Amino acid sequence: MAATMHAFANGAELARNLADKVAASLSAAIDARGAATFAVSGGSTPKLFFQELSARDLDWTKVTITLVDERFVPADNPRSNHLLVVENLLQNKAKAARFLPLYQAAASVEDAAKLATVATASISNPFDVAILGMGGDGHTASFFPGGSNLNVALDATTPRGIITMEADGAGEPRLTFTFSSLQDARLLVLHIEGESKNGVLTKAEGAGEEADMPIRAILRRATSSVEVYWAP
Ligand SMILES: O=C1O[C@H](COP(=O)(O)O)[C@@H](O)[C@H](O)[C@H]1O
Repeated sequence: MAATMHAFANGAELARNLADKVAASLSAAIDARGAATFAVSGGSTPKLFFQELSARDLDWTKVTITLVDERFVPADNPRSNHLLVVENLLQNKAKAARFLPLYQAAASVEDAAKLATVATASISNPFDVAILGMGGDGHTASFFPGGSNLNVALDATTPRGIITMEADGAGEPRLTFTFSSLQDARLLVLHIEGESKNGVLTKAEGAGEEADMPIRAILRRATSSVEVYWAP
């Protein structure tokens, strides 16, 4: 489905508008089904949006939050997406939400992926809201160019759940929801900031292999429309 661009003057304006949209979608899910599920990205981009959303008035006790991807590092590691969520989203009113981490203290990242798949099985079919980010290399979630499990991750027939990923650009081994888990979120957002990320998006929207810029899988094959939130 085609992507729709929502452009804002700056990051603060984007954070306010995206928080409005997500809060309304989570509230609508609670009204319709009694609960809401919400998958968020890590990295540097979502911080202000998380802070803004955490103060929104909705029944957070009925919201389950998880991550679209995570590094295989414990929750207190400064590089963990878990820590970013705890410090910025699970604050204020959103403290009442339930958080399901992807990291598991298992002997291997493969064991952690199996445990995380079981732990999140009931919430991703589909997610009410999924917020994706994008790296300068065109990765999204932990779908990295050259990733060890990239073909499996992007294959639409791979079941919903979490798999492992290792790649040169990824640092630690990763845990990531598969394409099939994310592509049909009722609200599917790509949140990017900066002129250079806009340039990466333009390139990704052009011709080329998905494996070179894995965000293309979402842009080309997601069954939900992709709402792009961007600010310079
Ligand atoms: O590795 C990651 O990076 C992407 C993008 O992060 P950013 O710092 O450029 O905003 C993020 O979406 C993903 O969740 C994270 O694990």
